[in-house]
Amino acid sequence: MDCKIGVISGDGIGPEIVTEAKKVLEQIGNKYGHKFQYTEILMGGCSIDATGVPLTDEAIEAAKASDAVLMGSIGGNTSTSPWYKLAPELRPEAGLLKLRKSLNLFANLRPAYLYKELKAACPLRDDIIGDGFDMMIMRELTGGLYFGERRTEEIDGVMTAMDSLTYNENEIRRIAKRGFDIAMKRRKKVTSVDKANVLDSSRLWRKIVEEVAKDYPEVSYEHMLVDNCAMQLVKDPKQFDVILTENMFGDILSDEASMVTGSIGMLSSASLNDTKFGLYEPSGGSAPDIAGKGIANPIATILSAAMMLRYTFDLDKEADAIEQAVKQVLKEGYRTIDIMPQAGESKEGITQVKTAEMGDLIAARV
Ligand SMILES: NC(=O)c1ccc[n+]([C@@H]2O[C@H](COP(=O)([O-])OP(=O)(O)OC[C@H]3O[C@@H](n4cnc5c(N)ncnc54)[C@H](O)[C@@H]3O)[C@@H](O)[C@H]2O)c1
Ligand SMILES: CC(C)[C@H](C(=O)O)[C@@H](O)C(=O)O
Ligand SMILES: [Mg+2]
Repeated sequence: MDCKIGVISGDGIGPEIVTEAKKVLEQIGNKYGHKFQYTEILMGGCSIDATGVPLTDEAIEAAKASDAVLMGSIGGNTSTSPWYKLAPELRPEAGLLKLRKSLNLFANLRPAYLYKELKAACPLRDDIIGDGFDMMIMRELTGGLYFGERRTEEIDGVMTAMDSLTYNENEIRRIAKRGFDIAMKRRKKVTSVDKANVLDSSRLWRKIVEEVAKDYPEVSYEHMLVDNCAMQLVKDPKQFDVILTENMFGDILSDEASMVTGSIGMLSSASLNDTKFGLYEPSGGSAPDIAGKGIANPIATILSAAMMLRYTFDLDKEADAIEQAVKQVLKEGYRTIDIMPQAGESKEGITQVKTAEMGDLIAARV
């Protein structure tokens, strides 16, 4: 198969982790007879430096002309980077939000899965971990606070900032349907997360989710308030199958869920619309604190490439091969620094490796 892939390497660790995902894809191409053609697309801080804006119209067109986009991460240190002295619409993150919106990528899938080999990297107690857990965070990605009206102004001599959170019923219905569809292929449970005890948008969310649920009698569903969900993710993550939630809550809960899988460096993601197109990226950021050191974990990006093969190209066998290779490497005891056993856990049979080595090891096992 010929696969046209746009590649956004981005900033910080972005280029380091994307290199490893391409290494693995290269092996898949050789082994299974596929041709991956890459078009580099500038986005984020590197685009600001080169063009003055975080995402040009040409970059959007290049993404649209691709079958899928594989991305690393964008952004810098939000306290010290000069990019954050720019107006909000010129900052690196504005590029990512514009891309998500332009391509209508409303459904963000973030699978949080604890590999049994990584139990020692999970900060939770053994009795909480049990046989591990496997959840899918289904995050709405093109609405809510991220895309609402916003302004900062002086009112009666007082600086005042406003961000607004809006959802309409159609936006809620389409993500809810995706959530229930995914649940049908999994353990048939949806936890819809909102703040309906306070927010109007959450009350509408709850009403629409209940309407959608009627079409999925086999799926059991519950509503959970977001503050409780944040707590339950640490208390008993096994209870979750699909977590269905709005944009901002999903951003926060997915980082939390990633840590119980050992590290944010393990959490892959797919951002999808109504077509086969997808944007595939790790859920974590550009990690300015470790960028350039060659120690970032490339697994989330490699697993995002596997999601790309599965969802955009229907190459299930090849996606399985990548996932199995990741499992195998972990079984053999190889770890980047972020997934090393927690203090007090045994390091017997464990070898710490750098980013490129981890990519080589996985590529050699697909
Ligand atoms: N999709 C994206 O491109 C994306 C996502 C999140 C944050 N960001 C941006 O990244 C920048 C830094 O944000 P932040 O520091 O809050 O979050 P971050 O996710 O970049 O880093 C948080 C912590 O996790 C670690 N980490 C992240 N990815 C890792 C990996 N693959 N391997 C090992 N450790 C990893 C970092 O070293 C850091 O200690 C900001 O500009 C932010 O806007 C971008
Ligand atoms: C970089 C930022 C805009 C982004 C988000 O908040 O969606 C990131 O944190 C993510 O989780 O993909
Ligand atoms: Mg985030």
